[in-house]
Amino acid sequence: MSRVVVKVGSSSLTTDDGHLDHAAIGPLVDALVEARGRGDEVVLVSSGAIAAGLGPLGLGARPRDLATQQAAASVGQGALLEFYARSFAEYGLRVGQVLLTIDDVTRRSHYRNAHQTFAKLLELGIVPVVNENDTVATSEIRFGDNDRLAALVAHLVHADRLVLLSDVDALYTGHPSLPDSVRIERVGGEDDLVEVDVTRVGSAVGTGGMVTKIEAARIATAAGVPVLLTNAAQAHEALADEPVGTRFEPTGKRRPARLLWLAHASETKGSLVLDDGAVRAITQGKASLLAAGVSGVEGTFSAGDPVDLVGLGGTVVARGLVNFDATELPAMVGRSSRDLAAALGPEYEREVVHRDDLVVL
Ligand SMILES: Nc1ncnc2c1ncn2[C@@H]1O[C@H](COP(=O)(O)OP(=O)(O)O)[C@@H](O)[C@H]1O
Ligand SMILES: N[C@@H](CCC(=O)OP(=O)(O)O)C(=O)O
Repeated sequence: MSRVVVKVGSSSLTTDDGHLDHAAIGPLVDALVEARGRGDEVVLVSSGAIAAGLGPLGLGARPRDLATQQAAASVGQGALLEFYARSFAEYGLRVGQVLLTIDDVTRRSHYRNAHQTFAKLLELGIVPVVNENDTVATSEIRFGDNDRLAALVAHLVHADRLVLLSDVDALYTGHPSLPDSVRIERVGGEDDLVEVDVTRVGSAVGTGGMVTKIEAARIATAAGVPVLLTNAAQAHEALADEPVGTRFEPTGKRRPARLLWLAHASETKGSLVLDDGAVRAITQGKASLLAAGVSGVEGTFSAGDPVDLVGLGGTVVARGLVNFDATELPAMVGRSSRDLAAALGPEYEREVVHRDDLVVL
């Protein structure tokens, strides 16, 4: 038995006129049901909420403004879930909707909660259907693409593998429409990606093209999870582990999901400038960051937010989840923990960034 996270993109689920493509989703559901029949546990990360909301709202193309995207997602997500629920019910299976925001994998308490939710759903034999919580997520906190969300979910649920289903059958050396692009069967590490061009845009309804799939594959493989990329039409073969698509081999070992996110987070909320001793302590000594080693604070952030840890020369050396608000830190910088506890109270004795909430880059 293995646990597999399957991510399917908007382009594989919706028609050009902004409705659900029932003919395409049926075979996907069949493949997932077959996998369940073999004893596998499956988690489905499904895009398509925004794309599926376009038709019902009378919108021709994907809207540019966030509010309309959120409205489309609100309408489309309902339709998507209804269709999945009905399709799986034909096989006697139930689905459970899980809508996530970035906080759910970065904040420790949320992460634990999300982990427990997935564990219980799987224990109960339910098929979790996951998407970003598009209707409430604002532009700063959006995952922005479901490929990376799927990689983080794969880690969160301790998946044995991640399958990315798109509208293209594999990764190619260049855009698949170009005549000299060659299909790639296996990616063993970064070296195999040096010559690969993924800069050309993808489908009209998808968001990230191949760039975000490569990034997702990096996140998952760095956490020890192998990734298979192929098209949704080959879902059956992909789930049966037949040799289709592109296989990305694991390159690293597991680490906590919030650290994975931090390492690959695109948006930090500010930065802390560290003196040379603090840089050494963090990069070589595996220490926590104390106020004594901080010499400057930039940005507007709250306790729990991701921040860059920057050396005096301006190089970002690490990222961490900060334990204090930006407004609290200026009074603390350069002071010893004991001094801070005596002057400001025992709660100020804490590390500014705990070692467990920090990744060296
Ligand atoms: N090197 C490449 N290999 C394969 N596909 C590529 C490459 N570069 C760009 N693409 C494009 O990426 C698209 C898939 O991304 P996207 O449209 O976002 O799909 P999804 O909706 O499944 O997330 C493909 O249809 C293809 O046009
Ligand atoms: N959460 C969004 C999808 C975002 C996304 O990554 O889309 P895609 O590139 O098609 O996988 C939605 O459901 O419309």
